[in-house]
Amino acid sequence: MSMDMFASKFRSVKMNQTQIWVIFLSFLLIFNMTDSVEDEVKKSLIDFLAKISNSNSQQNSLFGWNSSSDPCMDLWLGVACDSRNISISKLFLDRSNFSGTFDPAILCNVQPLAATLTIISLEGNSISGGIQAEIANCKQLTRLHVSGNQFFGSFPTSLAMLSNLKRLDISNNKFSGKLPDLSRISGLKVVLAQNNLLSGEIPDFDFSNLDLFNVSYNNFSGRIPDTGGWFSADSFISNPELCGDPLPKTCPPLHAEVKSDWNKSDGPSSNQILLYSGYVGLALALIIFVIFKICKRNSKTGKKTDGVPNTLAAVDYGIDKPSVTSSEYKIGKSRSEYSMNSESGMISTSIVVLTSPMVNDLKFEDLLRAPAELLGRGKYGSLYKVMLESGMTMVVKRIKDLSSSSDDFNQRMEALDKVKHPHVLPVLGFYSSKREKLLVYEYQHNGSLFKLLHGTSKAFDWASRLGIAATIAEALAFMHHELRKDGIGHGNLKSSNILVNLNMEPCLSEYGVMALDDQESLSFSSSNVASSSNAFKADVYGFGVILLELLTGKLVQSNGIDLADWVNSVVREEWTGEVFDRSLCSEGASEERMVNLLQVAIKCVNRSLKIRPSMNQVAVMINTIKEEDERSLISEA
Ligand SMILES: Nc1ncnc2c1ncn2[C@@H]1O[C@H](COP(=O)(O)OP(=O)(O)OP(=O)(O)O)[C@@H](O)[C@H]1O
Repeated sequence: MSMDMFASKFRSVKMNQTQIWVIFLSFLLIFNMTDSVEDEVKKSLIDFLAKISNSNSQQNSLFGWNSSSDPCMDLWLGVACDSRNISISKLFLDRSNFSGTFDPAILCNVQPLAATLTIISLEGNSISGGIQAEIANCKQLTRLHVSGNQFFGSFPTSLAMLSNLKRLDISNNKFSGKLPDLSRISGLKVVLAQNNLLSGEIPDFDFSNLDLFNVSYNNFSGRIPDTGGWFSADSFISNPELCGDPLPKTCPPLHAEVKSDWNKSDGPSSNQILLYSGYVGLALALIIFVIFKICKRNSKTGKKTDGVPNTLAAVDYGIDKPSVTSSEYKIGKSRSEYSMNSESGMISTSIVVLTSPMVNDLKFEDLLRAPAELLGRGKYGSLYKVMLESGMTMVVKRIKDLSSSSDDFNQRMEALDKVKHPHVLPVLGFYSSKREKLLVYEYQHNGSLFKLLHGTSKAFDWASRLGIAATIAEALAFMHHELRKDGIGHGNLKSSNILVNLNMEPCLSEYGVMALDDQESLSFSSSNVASSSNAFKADVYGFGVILLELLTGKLVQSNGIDLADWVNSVVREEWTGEVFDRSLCSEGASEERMVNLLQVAIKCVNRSLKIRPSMNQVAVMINTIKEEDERSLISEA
């Protein structure tokens, strides 16, 4: 405010000169203070961006954060303000290729910012370093999301002072040390810490208060606190030293643990010696039994494995650990090359039924002789890319330990062979024995939907996502209709089973390979009775999770239950806009149609089978959204 403006405002008021000057100076002081507070906030945000971007000026300029503009009024990218556009409340800097470090002190030591900041989200970057104790000064934080970065080091115990925290997602980093005891934060709803190097005991959370909890793939040890049955083994697996319910590994009896603590200084008592020698005896007996079993098994497989050559049987045992979430995400780095040569020559061509004219002259021996590369090892088996002498590239899916009989499997393959759809990858041939099944597919060069969403930094725009959703919904609806009387659903629907062909069109792979009773799908259906309609409703659930992946850009764990629960809880809290992938929002995708698609997805992932729509209804709903989207594009043009 200039002196002239100020003077004119008070012209009509009768005041002496000194009074006017006193008031003017006070105003000036207040304005200056406000300005300096704003400047301080702006400066800290700009410094923060520079730090996480490693002072990458090109990257920084994209975000439009500069001292001459206003973070709220000038819409700094990634900054959300309160409803009056006065204070900064949220920072969303997900998936933006940041590779610097995170220094919470820059934000949280600036009081006016710390007092209003409720969300810091930095997911899916390559930010490294640790998280310092100053994070605790951001007392209003309700969400801290740093998953999918390169963070390391231990967590400050001061994290437990964030009493407003609702969601903590530190998954997929390299954090080590103990997880601070957050059990006294009463509003905490989500703790995701999987895929880190965390160790020590799991704090005693009140699990009934938590919506999501996952500490799998860490180095936690000791007994799992009582979860009250709220969380399954998936939340705890792959912590070698962890024991107790819900993991299958039982803990040593409690009294033994207590006794050993009591007697630590006195050395073992005679009772303990007796107890330990019992354990040792038991362990020895177990080891001898296991060695005996392995020898027996090897002597059998050494000659012939149900018609499958040694090499194929042998190589597979050497492949690294399977993934509970998506094998694609974890296995990508550990590909190995090997040959599937048949040494025994025992395989007869008659055991493989090759139905497609594409592979008319192909013998099973050709497949086995060809060099092969492991593409992945999923929940149900391994997948190999096979380069044939003819120049053709095939994919062989090897499924082990199927509970369905060969006859059932053959019948299923026959039924599937009769139904063709341009967006469903056909099985070109198969081999089936009691112990395992092999399926042959054409190799698809452009990867999977999973890769498009999570594996590349390339933009994957709204129109393409909506197009894929509509195409796959139609293909599934067609398959469900055609295979209704056979009751064959897809059975393992997920983004890694949607492949992209040479024309960049999506196609469903592995349709009908898993019978319903082989799936975990039933665990998220409301009934445990396998029926044909359950098979289709399980597919609708799987498709709903894919829609959520398309809309949020987030990774799926535990059959998608986590993603569905998360989306539902955000929508319940009326933060619907916040579920969407940030790249869709910045691209300017229509929020109305994203919300419409979200509503379809939420219907599909309903826990009750009865409420879930049919695939036909889903396809109609998505087509309507797609048509609206296309109409609006035309009218804008
Ligand atoms: N025909 C194909 N052509 C090219 N890539 C494929 C083909 N089929 C599958 N893939 C890709 O190979 C990888 C491994 O596939 P695989 O089926 O073993 O894994 P998965 O789908 O995660 O597990 P599962 O189907 O056993 O639950 C995935 O990235 C998948 O997208």
